[in-house]
Amino acid sequence: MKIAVVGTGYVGLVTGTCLAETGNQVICVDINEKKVKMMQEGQLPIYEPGLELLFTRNITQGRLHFTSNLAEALEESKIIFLALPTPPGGDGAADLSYVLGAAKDIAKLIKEYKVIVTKSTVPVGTADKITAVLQEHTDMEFAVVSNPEFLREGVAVEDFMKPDRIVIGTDDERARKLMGELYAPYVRQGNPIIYMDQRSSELTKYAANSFLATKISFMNEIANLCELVGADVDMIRRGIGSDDRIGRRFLFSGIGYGGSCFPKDVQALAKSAKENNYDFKILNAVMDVNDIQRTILVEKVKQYYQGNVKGKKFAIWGLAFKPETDDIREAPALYIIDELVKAGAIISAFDPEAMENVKNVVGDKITYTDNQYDALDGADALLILTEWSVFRTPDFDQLEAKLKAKVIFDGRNLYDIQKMIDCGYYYNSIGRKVVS
Ligand SMILES: NC(=O)C1=CN([C@@H]2O[C@H](COP(=O)(O)OP(=O)(O)OC[C@H]3O[C@@H](n4cnc5c(N)ncnc54)[C@H](O)[C@@H]3O)[C@@H](O)[C@H]2O)C=CC1
Ligand SMILES: O=C(O)[C@H]1O[C@H](OP(=O)(O)OP(=O)(O)OC[C@H]2O[C@@H](n3ccc(=O)[nH]c3=O)[C@H](O)[C@@H]2O)[C@H](O)[C@@H](O)[C@@H]1O
Repeated sequence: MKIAVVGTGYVGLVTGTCLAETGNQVICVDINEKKVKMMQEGQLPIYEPGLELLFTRNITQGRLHFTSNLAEALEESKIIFLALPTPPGGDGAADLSYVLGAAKDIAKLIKEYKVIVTKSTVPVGTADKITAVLQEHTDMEFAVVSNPEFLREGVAVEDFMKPDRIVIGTDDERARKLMGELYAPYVRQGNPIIYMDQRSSELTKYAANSFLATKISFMNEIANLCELVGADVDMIRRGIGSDDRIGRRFLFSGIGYGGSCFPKDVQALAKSAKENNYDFKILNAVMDVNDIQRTILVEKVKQYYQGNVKGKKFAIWGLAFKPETDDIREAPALYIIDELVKAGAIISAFDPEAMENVKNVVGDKITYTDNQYDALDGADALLILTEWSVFRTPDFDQLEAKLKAKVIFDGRNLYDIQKMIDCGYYYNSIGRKVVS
């Protein structure tokens, strides 16, 4: 099938590449000409494990193409995916200007029946808005389909190629059939395509992200309570996660959820509820808890130094919002760095992939090192902010030799408490006993 993908961010690139992988002809279009040129030269603009191999293979085998010319992309494509940003507007609601702007541009160019698919996360009613824009600017037949994307950064290829489910929201029979054919190679036994109406499909995406964020905030509150009552959140996680009705995943307490989606989507759903005169109380609490959790490690640090961190030197391991990505959007590390720098601390940081992105935002307010151990030189303490696997089993001899004091604040609960006791560290993690 011939497919156009509009927008080549995370979602567009993964969608385009993975659809080419199953034999489709895919043309990706982006307004960022520099990025398009880079991709035309075979360079992948993001770090995503496993994507480069597929990206290069599909370009080489002539199934994956890039352009900045929308007309060229639409010419022969039956299905047009919109993988455009939907950032929070000033009031927290999703900003639909990219999606509706592209719909208008598309309407002016189409010359035959097209299926326009929203991959972007969009509020309930957006398919109707896209339909209205298209109707205003074209006489051609079209169908608008909601097909939310559930991939996670870091495992995006696996999530796309072997999805838990594929949600398709449409009441257009022709579009339903085409989408079913397109996704047939990705359907595994028991992991179905779920067809529904557009509105339910749009809301399914927000409900999924908000439910996961709720799980995280809930566990972060349990962790905070654990610290007060002398319980261990890791034990609670194991104790409740073994119940199938609760499930083992997304129960890790830490320094709050970040990334380009949970913060914006929880906010957008709360806003959307409010616009419909519904006060979604749980979501407000989920956001409040996350705001506090993001800087909980700063509070722990300040408490340890009796409120004065001026001139203290901290090593930071991990800047990305989670491991296996260079994405720093809404990363808790940025909030923590900001607070510590404001309080007069000196920071030396290392991340395996996200340093360039952080340099662009934080600049020379902190220093960056070539490896995790150089960041420790003369530091008063180590702060662990992202659970990259290289931080899980460090060389403890080097740690001890380079740190000025054996003090660790671990926002991701990476180390065994007993081991830290044996090594003589002051070790403060999340929802567990503080050892010294
Ligand atoms: N990042 C993620 O892991 C996931 C994101 N989503 C949703 O997918 C949507 C896209 O997210 P990302 O891929 O992260 O976005 P992004 O911000 O990384 O990339 C968007 C791309 O669209 C391009 N663009 C903007 N206007 C354009 C136009 N008129 N024509 C062509 N290209 C244009 C930009 O240059 C950029 O390359 C959002 O709604 C997001 O909520 C959904 C699931 C996962
Ligand atoms: O809509 C989206 O963009 C995507 O948002 C999330 O994916 P992603 O943001 O890539 O990352 P997650 O693995 O979900 O992690 C999000 C945040 O939650 C935190 N988290 C996750 C799990 C957990 O147990 N505890 C926890 O604090 C992570 O550290 C991270 O900051 C969802 O998991 C995807 O299904 C969805 O498609």
